[in-house]
Formats: sequence, C-alpha cells, structure tokens
Amino acid sequence: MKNYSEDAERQYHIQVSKGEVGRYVILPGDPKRCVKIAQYLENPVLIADNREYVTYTGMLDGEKVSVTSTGIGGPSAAIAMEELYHCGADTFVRIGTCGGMQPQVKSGDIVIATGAIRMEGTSREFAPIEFPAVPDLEVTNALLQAAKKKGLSFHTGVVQSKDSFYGQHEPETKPVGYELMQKWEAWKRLGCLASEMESAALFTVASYLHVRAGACFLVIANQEREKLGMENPVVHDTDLAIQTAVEAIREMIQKDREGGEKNAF
Ligand SMILES: O=P(O)(O)O[C@H]1O[C@H](CO)[C@@H](O)[C@H]1O
Ligand SMILES: O=c1cc[nH]c(=O)[nH]1
Repeated sequence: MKNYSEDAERQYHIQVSKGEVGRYVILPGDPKRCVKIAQYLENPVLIADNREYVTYTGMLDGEKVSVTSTGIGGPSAAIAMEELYHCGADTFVRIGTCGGMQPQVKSGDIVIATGAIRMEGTSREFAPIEFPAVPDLEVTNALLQAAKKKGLSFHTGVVQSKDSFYGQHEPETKPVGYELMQKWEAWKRLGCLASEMESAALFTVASYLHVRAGACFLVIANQEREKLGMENPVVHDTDLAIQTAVEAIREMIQKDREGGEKNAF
C-alpha cells in the first residue's frame, strides 16, 4: 500500500516506525492515560504524539512494551492496531472505561471482556456480521490471573461496543431511540456486563491480522443501577485497571518465554 506519511519510515497516523514499539502494546482510549501507563514501564520514552495517537515505549521484565492511545471509537482504534502491527506489534491489551449494565457491576469494579457485541460500524468493514468479536484466550486468561492476583472486584463476560455514547445514555432523544432501547434491553437480558466503544473493532481486526488482543475496563458508573435506585457513584480512577493490564502483560511475557503456544485455543 502507498504510504501517505511525509516521512516514509513512519506510519501515517501514529507516526511510529518499525522497531519503535514492542510486540506487546497496551491500548487506552484516552491519550492522557498513556503517561500514567508509561510510569509502570522502565525508562519510558515518548515515541510519537500525533492526532489522538500518543505512543510510549519502555521495558517490562526485560521486554520492550509500548502504550498507544486509540482515541474514541472503532475507526481510530482499527487504524492504531493496523499501523502498530506494521511496526512489529502482535499482542494488544485494551484498557478502557465502561458503563455497567447489570446491577452487580458496580462503579470501580473491573470488567474483563470475553466477547464484544458488534453494534458499531468498523468491524463490518473487516468481517461479515456473523463472525464473532472475541478476544484471544491467552490474553484473557492473563487478565483474569492479574485481577485475581490483585484481589480486585472483577467480572468476566460480554461487553457491548457501540458508536454513539449519547445513544447509550439518552437513547430516547435519538430519532432511532426505539431501536437503541430495544437492543439495550436484549443485551441486558443476554447478560451483557457493560458498554464501551472499541473492543468489537479491536477483536475483529485482531482476528483479521492473526494477532492476540484482549480488554479490561474500569466501570465508571452504571445507568441501570441508577434506574433501580441503587447506589451509583462516578469513579474516574483507572489505576487498578491499568495495573491489571500491566500485570497481564507480565504474565504473557513469562508464558511466551516458557514457550507457550501462540493462540492456543
Ligand atoms: O476510556 P476509553 O478507553 O476511551 O473508553 C471508553 O470511554 C470513551 C467514551 O467516553 C470510549 O472510548 C469508551 O470506549
Ligand atoms: O457509560 C459509559 C462509560 C464509558 N464509556 C462508555 O462508552 N459508556
């Protein structure tokens, strides 16, 4: 493919060159979260800061590990993953924020995705809708082990990825609110844990690229608890979710060194 970057060595959007990132990359949505994550790496170096894409690379247990923000939504997340892949990355952990959907999913809890509902547009440009958006088992197991090791209050299950944040929070104000509300009820009845915006695209692009991806989230709040008159504070501190992602990368570094099979289902 033609490279549209002014500097032919650098990927057009993320402005990173091959070799400047490790095989392991942590993917927050918010660019400002990158520096917080980079603090968990040894000798983190700012590699690039372009559009919504901020990239740091440092070391973790003797391995090169990077952090790149994806911005909000599937399109920018898919671009980040494709360009990072071209720079040598093959293992991705999204650390995001989400809104809880089940009453037991409380503010401050951690959610680990075992699948993502493809209620967004990006994944459809990579795979027919019948194809599931599922994370890699090794990455997901590593996230699970990390959350257990840290003694966190966490949940594993399906999350919903959508394109309209306010379609989630104020569906009744939208011309297609009838559809948004009906589907939301269906997702709830199917046990969907939480709503966010990038995982379905990331899991589908990872399948296309044959790379490993997983995701964990901080639950910011839960509109369903609010509706039920239950306690529902707003929590913004992503540190425990970040620590879960970093610990999961540590687990994978160790497993990969021991010769664990890539994508061993
Ligand atoms: O906190 P991040 O990682 O951005 O994730 C969530 O927050 C944003 C919406 O506020 C969306 O990107 C959603 O997926
Ligand atoms: O409710 C929420 C919180 C974070 N991100 C979302 O997409 N929805």
